[in-house]
Amino acid sequence: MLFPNLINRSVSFGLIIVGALTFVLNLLALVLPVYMLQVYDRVLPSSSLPTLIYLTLIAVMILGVLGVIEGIRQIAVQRVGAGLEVNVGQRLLAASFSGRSPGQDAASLLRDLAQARSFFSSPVFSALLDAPFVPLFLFIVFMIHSVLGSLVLLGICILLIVTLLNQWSLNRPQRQSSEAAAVAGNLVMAFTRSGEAMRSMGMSNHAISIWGHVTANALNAQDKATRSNAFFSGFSRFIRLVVQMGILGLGAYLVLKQEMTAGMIFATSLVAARALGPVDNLIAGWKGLLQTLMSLRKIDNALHSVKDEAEKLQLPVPEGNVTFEKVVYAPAGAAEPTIKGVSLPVEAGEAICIVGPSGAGKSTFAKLAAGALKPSHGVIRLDNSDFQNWDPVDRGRHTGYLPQDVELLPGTIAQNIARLDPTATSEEIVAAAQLAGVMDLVKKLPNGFDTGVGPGGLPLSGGQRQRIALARAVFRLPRLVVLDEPNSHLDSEGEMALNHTIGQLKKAGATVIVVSQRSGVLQCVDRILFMRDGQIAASQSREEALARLTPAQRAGDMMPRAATGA
Ligand SMILES: Nc1ncnc2c1ncn2[C@@H]1O[C@H](COP(=O)(O)OP(=O)(O)OP(=O)(O)O)[C@@H](O)[C@H]1O
Repeated sequence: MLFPNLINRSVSFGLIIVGALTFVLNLLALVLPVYMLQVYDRVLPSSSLPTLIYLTLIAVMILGVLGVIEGIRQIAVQRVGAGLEVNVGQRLLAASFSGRSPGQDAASLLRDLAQARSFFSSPVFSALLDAPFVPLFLFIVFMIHSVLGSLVLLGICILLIVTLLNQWSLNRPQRQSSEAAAVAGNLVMAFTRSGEAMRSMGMSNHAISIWGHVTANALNAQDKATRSNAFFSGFSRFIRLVVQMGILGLGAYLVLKQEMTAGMIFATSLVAARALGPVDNLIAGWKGLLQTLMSLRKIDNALHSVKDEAEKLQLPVPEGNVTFEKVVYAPAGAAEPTIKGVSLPVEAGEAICIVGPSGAGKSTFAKLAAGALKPSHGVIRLDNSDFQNWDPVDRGRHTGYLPQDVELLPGTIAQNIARLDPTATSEEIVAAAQLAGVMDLVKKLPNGFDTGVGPGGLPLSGGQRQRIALARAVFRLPRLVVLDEPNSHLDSEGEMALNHTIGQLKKAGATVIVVSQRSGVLQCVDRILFMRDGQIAASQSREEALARLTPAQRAGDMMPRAATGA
């Protein structure tokens, strides 16, 4: 099936209704040619006024029904589009959060979805719906006269060749334009994030000119596509009009030869218009159609990944043993892996600290341990089950993760600590805040737990955000807690609170994996692993590592010597 991950049961049902209405509409559209035939070939020769009145009344009634059905079809199409946008939009967000649609950020996929939905109400979509009825109208023209049928068939063949040429000429500029537009979108996001740094260092003009250059490239390619589409669309309209005129001329000739009646000329002209119209409209909207198909393909691929995840079993609450087995991770498009065959058991209730130089792969290791990234090769197990066999929501309940760059979500402090779960109780939220040692911090905020944070909320300092995110990581006491540089923004009070939290987590039997360069955290872990170039280069007990620290290292950042034994 085309786009199997997009079309769910309710969309299929909606499309079937739309298809059925289109069928009825196309049949009712025959009323005009039949009316013409009757008026010219029956009413005029017989000069019967009552027949004309009856025929007109019946035709008007049928046209009224046609108008109503057309309206119902439009509403049905809108509903299918809206249903698709909401349903697929939610699944797209799920795909994006699952991290299984690399290179596709949710915002750009949602933009694609909105564009695809607007396509549903375009004339091109109506033309697509009408296209299957083209053979029916062609058959009717053939039934009226084979010469006229052949003319219409020739017209359709020429239009189809024009369609293929149009597609061929659009492919390249369309692809270039969408690639350049994606680059421009990413630039805007990156520049917006770095707005303060750019302002302070006077980089704005350069950034604006880079964006302008990329956007101009996108628009140039778009312009090329539009010009080519306009040319072929004009040519197809010309062919259509020539065929319609040809029908009138050829029809007149056939009437003179007494092979047809005058009514048949007009009836044929109307039926031929229904046969040629959809093809013509499709060519005019071909660019939009291709764009929509590209968007739908992207969305369908992104949804494919969530489908896999939806069928996972719920597993019992884990003890918290984490095992890396020959884990390799290569970011999409990277020349070499950032994690190169790491094998490591971490027992339930154990706390380990990962240290190593910048770029060694520590954060990547932490993301893999937290289930935020999926290994390219090898297996990571929680107890005995491969991470991939866990239902992601279920595994998330047993996992706490504090990322290196903390962003709080739009909402209150309480909502952030409770991981946006509306069923979280105040007791659970307060317990997490106490465990993370942030009660005092929260009390000092203008509205305590109800203070709005995240984009548009109260701007918190880096250290405050990090501590609130620690409370979120330990919410409901997960079995596995992964902390990536949790003390990078903390003062000594914050560091003491962090060490207390790690101690409490260990006491509760949780497994703790900490990435840190600061020696303060060593006091409360069992093992220190030194990571270099994507591999575990050395492992030491806490006592060994502490014994090797110089007084200066004890006071601040650890040097590699502490852990490597160099
Ligand atoms: N998405 C990505 N695409 C390509 N390379 C990546 C990606 N993410 C990370 N890397 C590369 O992987 C390597 C390890 O990065 P990682 O962030 O894990 O290092 P780190 O040890 O945590 O460094 P730091 O201490 O500076 O945070 C780096 O060389 C980085 O450039």
